[in-house]
Amino acid sequence: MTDNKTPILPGNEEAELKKLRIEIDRLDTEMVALISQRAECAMRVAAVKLQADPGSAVFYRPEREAQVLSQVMERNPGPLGNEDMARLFREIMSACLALEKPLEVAYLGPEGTFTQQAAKKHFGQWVITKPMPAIDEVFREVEAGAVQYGVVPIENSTEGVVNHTLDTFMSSNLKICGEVELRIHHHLMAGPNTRLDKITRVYSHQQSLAQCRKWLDAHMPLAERIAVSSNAEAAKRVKGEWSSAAIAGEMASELYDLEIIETKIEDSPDNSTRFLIIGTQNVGLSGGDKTSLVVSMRNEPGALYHLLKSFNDFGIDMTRLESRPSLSGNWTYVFFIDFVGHISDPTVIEAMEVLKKTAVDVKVLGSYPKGVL
Ligand SMILES: O=C(O)C(=O)C[C@]1(C(=O)O)C=C[C@@H](O)C=C1
Repeated sequence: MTDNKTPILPGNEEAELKKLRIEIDRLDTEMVALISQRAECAMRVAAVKLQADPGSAVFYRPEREAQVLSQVMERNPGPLGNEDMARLFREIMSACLALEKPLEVAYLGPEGTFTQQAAKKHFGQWVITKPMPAIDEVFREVEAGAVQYGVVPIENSTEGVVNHTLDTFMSSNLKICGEVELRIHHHLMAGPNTRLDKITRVYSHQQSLAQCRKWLDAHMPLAERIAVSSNAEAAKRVKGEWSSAAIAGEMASELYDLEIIETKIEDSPDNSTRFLIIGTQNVGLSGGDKTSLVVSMRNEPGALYHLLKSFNDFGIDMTRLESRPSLSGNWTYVFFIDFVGHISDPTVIEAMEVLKKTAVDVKVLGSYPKGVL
């Protein structure tokens, strides 16, 4: 082995590479054996779960996955970055879970959307993804038991909250089982041989067109901007139109065989979207959890003050407060609240008791691990 201070003479390069590759082969052999042992362990875990609950064993455990990924990041000595290392383990766990039981997940489609990308980021490449045409259909698919989980967008850093998702929670009994955040990078893509100066039309979702407005003004001021139902739909349309381009994510370019002409054309470099994982499961404590609630208050002075006070008095960190019309009419509102902690934490139990005395209704949407990746 050479340290990085020893210069390698040109003639020695071959010999040095050979030695290093022997070392890499040795390490790979060890890793293959270790990963196989890990997969066998996961199969034994599945047998234990099945024995305990033969009819309805739950194989996917979000709290355990969050712990595994957090530990990997804590123990990572480098030189690989924490997130890179965690992503490798994300895929190992995904393959292990597929051995236990293949997981099926519905998402807001069509194929190639950022929601599909979020599903793969959260569950890994082994998950089977099923596109649905609308947010409420993702909910329905999970409620009907056709898939175990669903993935829906909840908020974007520049566009704000996805009201449709919030509203659907009011009439659903599904639980939030997890969250995942995705950096949104928009790329300009077109069919092979399409030049930027020949493009007369740009298709994309209306939000993406808005998020790339400055770039489009500067580089393609004359191209017509056409809003369609999703970025993936935009990519699909462009396939047969030689003077058109689409703004979409990388997955869409791969799926529809388009070439990326310009990468990362979004105006705000921190543009990201948060997605929720919905299911029927109550998720256990991971140690780094969040809880989401919907609270209906009486329409009277001081209602919001009492709501906030119940959290403040117990030192609970509220991370989001959103008000929405209650859908029952009469100008009444409900509050969507996120806070740090798990519904089984003793302090949270006490705070909920106090809150229930002033609120008309408190509905727990779920406690779940904070997004690790
Ligand atoms: O610990 C478990 O319950 C497992 O099933 C093992 C394992 C893993 O590979 O680490 C796999 C799937 C679960 O979602 C969580 C963790």
